[in-house]
Amino acid sequence: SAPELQNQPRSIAVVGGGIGGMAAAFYLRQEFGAGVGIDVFEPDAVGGRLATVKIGDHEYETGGSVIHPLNLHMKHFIEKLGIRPREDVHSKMAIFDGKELTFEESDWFLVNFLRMLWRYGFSFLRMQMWVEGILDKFMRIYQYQQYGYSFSTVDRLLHAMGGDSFLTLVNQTLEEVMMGEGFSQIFLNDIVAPITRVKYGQSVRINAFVGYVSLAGTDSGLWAVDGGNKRVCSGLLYHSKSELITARVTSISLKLRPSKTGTTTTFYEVNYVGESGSAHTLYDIVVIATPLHQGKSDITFTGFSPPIPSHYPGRYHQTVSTLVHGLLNMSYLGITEPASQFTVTDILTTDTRGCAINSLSSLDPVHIPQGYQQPPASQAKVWKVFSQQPLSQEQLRDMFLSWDSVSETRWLAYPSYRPPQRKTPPFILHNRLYYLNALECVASAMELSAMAARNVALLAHHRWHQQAGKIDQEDLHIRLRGEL
Ligand SMILES: Cc1cc2nc3c(=O)[nH]c(=O)nc-3n(C[C@H](O)[C@H](O)[C@H](O)COP(=O)(O)OP(=O)(O)OC[C@H]3O[C@@H](n4cnc5c(N)ncnc54)[C@H](O)[C@@H]3O)c2cc1C
Ligand SMILES: CC(C)=CCC/C(C)=C/CC/C(C)=C/CSC[C@H](N)C(=O)O
Repeated sequence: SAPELQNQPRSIAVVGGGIGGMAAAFYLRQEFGAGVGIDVFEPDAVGGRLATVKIGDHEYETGGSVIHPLNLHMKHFIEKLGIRPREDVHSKMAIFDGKELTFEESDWFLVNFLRMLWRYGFSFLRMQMWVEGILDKFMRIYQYQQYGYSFSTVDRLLHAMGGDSFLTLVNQTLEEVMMGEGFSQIFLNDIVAPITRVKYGQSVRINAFVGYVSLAGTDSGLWAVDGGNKRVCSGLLYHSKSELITARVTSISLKLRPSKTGTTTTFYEVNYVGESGSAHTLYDIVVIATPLHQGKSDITFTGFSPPIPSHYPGRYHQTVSTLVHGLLNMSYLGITEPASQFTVTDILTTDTRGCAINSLSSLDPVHIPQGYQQPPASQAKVWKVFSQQPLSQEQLRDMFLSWDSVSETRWLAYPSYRPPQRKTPPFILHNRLYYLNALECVASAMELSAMAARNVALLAHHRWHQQAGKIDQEDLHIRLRGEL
């Protein structure tokens, strides 16, 4: 029989074992039940861009590190998996212009408030209110997904959350939108640019939607997973009872097979290469959970009409994450006070020519041991430097008086966000072939991968069972008002 007429699909492939792929496995299991076989293909470490490195006796995050308190999917995962959030550690921010610190947060709320008021008027408060307003609309997606609604395109999903205003955010720069809201160029240069630089390694000319995500990423209450964020990925793999296939998918072909009833059935043949050579398997449904972009993955699609490209337009931005266990050179930051009194943990940078780094942060381990105390800057400790290019020995010598270990990870980290957004890639590549990372074209964050995973699992379910009423419904926020 045609697969659509069967009660359930027999087998599903998920390509990619990052948070998106593992969340997809979790939600696909939730939608399709225990009977379906789910295989997850991942050639490298489970976790993808969530990864840790070991320095001394401890592990440290080198990729995705912080989670927003209102990222409800990530919160739900750790509750379901019985994992705790990492213990909270003190953080304090400063801004560096390549020569000196132009702003240093105080331990006193009132002092920070008055300093900001003095320099920028009420811009700071207005920015927080602007971010909150967007967050209110962003949160609508949780209600839609709880009621089982899904969206066939990124534009429809964004529109359902925030109407035309969300589509405008994607197609204009953060600079344009904030200037339009009355924020000054000085405020953008001094405060907003350091935030977009630490979050996405890019300027205020990123799209305003990912700009908003950057600003939300400075809210209070950010958290991380005890033992490392990648634990969520291995936990979801286990919880979803999926099979991990340690292999790289090379191509996906459309196959037609005659069925007993005389009709033909379509399958997806997933071709892959693992340690024991190459092989292929047929699946009813396939979810691609890796960016289809140059340098990220190289999957060929054959037999599809219209053809599916291996790579969508647009490039990924390089962010190099360098973890140094060493002694900070205070004079690099233009600081004359004794290192023992320097308690800043996160140094953001302005968009100044000659400033080679995006940020410099004192890093705490993924698990905070009992009695742990952040070492002062006068002691050797772990620092994380984000830069677009790898750091030279000379740059390291400028920043550190001495070091005993350096660990460098070169990430093709997130898209280069340059609005206006070209047509966003589709969630639906073919009948039962889905593309989760389509959403990353507007913003990249763990929660967005999880959200896309749930959307794709719901889409796959509704399309299999021909439940069109749960796809692309308009005005959901009005129709569901008062439902929760
Ligand atoms: C330095 C850095 C800092 C960040 N900080 C934060 C943060 O603080 N908070 C936040 O929310 N987000 C952060 N992010 C973004 C966040 O990490 C990503 O949005 C998220 O992890 C993406 O998950 P994913 O599963 O969609 O993709 P990935 O994690 O990239 O997973 C895709 C997986 O697919 C695999 N793959 C590729 N090709 C194939 C193939 N052909 N066959 C099979 N498998 C394949 C890859 O090996 C990879 O494991 C950061 C990212 C970086 C790089
Ligand atoms: C999706 C929503 C509403 C919020 C996500 C907010 C968030 C946590 C954004 C961070 C995204 C990101 C790519 C951060 C990279 S740098 C993180 C850095 N290590 C830091 O600690 O600031």
